[in-house]
Amino acid sequence: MAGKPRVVVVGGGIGGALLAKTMEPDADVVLLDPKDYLEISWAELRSMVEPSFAERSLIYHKSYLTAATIVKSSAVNITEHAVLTADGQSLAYDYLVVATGHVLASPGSRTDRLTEFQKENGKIKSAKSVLIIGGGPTGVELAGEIAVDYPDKKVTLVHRGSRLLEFIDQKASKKCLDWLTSKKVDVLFKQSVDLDSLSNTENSYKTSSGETITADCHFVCIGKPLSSSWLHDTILKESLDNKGRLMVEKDLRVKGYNNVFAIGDITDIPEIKQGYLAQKHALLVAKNLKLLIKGSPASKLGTYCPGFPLAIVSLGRKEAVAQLPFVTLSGRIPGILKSGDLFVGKTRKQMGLGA
Ligand SMILES: Cc1cc2nc3c(=O)[nH]c(=O)nc-3n(C[C@H](O)[C@H](O)[C@H](O)COP(=O)(O)OP(=O)(O)OC[C@H]3O[C@@H](n4cnc5c(N)ncnc54)[C@H](O)[C@@H]3O)c2cc1C
Repeated sequence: MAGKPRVVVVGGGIGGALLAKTMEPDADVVLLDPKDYLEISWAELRSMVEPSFAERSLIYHKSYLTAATIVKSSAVNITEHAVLTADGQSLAYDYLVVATGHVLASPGSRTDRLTEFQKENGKIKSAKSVLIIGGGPTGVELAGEIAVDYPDKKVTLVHRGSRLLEFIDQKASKKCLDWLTSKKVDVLFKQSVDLDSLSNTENSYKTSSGETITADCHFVCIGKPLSSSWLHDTILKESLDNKGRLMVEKDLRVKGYNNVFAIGDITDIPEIKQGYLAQKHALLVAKNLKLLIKGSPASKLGTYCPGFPLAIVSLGRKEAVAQLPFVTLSGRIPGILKSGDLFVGKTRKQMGLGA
C-alpha cells in the first residue's frame, strides 16, 4: 500500500467522529456526513429550553479534525472498493467504518440547527401548555427540562406504552414517572396521537382513546429509525439483521468482511444503545485498524464485550434517575453525574477541545 491507507468513516455522530479523530495520525481519513457538525445528541433537550447551550454541543467537524478530509453528503451505496455519495462522489477506501446510527432529522448546517433551537425555545416560551408525544428518553427528558425551567407551563405527555422508558428496568421507569407527576406533568399511558392529523395551528388534540388534550404547542418525541435502509442496496445487505442493524463479529468487523467495521447504534451488539458505548466501540475499532495497518494478523485484534445495562435519564438541571449495576438511584446524586453539563464538557475534551 503506497502512503497511508485510506479509512472512510460513514457517519459523523459521536461514534464516527471519535473514530475519525483517533485515526488521523495513522491513516488518510475521510469523514462522510450530511451535517457540517457533530451534535452531542443527548444535549438536544437542554438546548430547547436554553438555546445557547447548543453553542458547545454542536461542534463543527473542522474544529476537532485537523488532517481528515470532510465530505458533506450522504452515503448511498458501498462497493468492494468505494463509498458512493448522494452528490455523485466515489470515495475509495482500504478500510471502511459504518457509523450511521439514526436517520438525520436535523438541518445539515450548524447555523441552521442553532436557529432551530431558538425557534423551538420560542414555541415553548410563548405557550401556556405543551403536549409531548412519546415517553421514551427524548420525551421524558424534554418534559423534565420544561417542568424545571418553565414550571408555569402545563405539560402533558402521551405515551403509547404502559410504562415510560421501556429500555430501562421497571423500577427506574417508575421513579421517572413519580418525579414527573411530582412536577405536575400529566402522563397518559396506552394512548397515541395521530401524527398525520397534527398541525401547528390547532391546539386541541384527540388521543386514540378519544380523550381531548388542549395544548398551545406540541413536540413529537418518538425514536428515530436507524439509518440503514440505504444499506439494503449495498454489498453489506447480507450482513443486516431483520431489524436493519449491521451484524458484527467480536472484533467489530461486519460479518463476512475483513476490512469493514461498524460501530454505535447501527450495530447488532446486544446492549442498550448509548453514546458512551459508541465511543468505546470507536476506540476499539481504532486500535484494531492500527493493528491491521501495521500488518498484524486478524487473530490479534481486540474483542468487544457488551456493556452492562447502565443508563442515566436526566430530569431537569439537577436531578436524574440512574440504572446502575445492582442499584437504581434517583434524585440529586445521579443528577450530579449527568444533569448539570450533560457530559458536554467531557465529550468536548475527548475530542481535543476546551470544555
Ligand atoms: C434523549 C436521549 C438521551 C440520551 N442520553 C444519553 C446519555 O446520557 N449518555 C449516552 O451515552 N447516550 C445517550 N443517548 C444515546 C446516544 O445519543 C446514542 O447512543 C448515540 O448518539 C449513538 O451514536 P452513533 O454515532 O452511533 O449515531 P448517531 O448519533 O445517530 O449519529 C449518526 C450519524 O450518521 C450520519 N448519517 C446517517 N445516515 C448517513 C448516511 N447515509 N451517510 C452518511 N452519514 C449518515 C448522521 O448525520 C449522524 O451524524 C441518549 C439518546 C437520547 C435520544
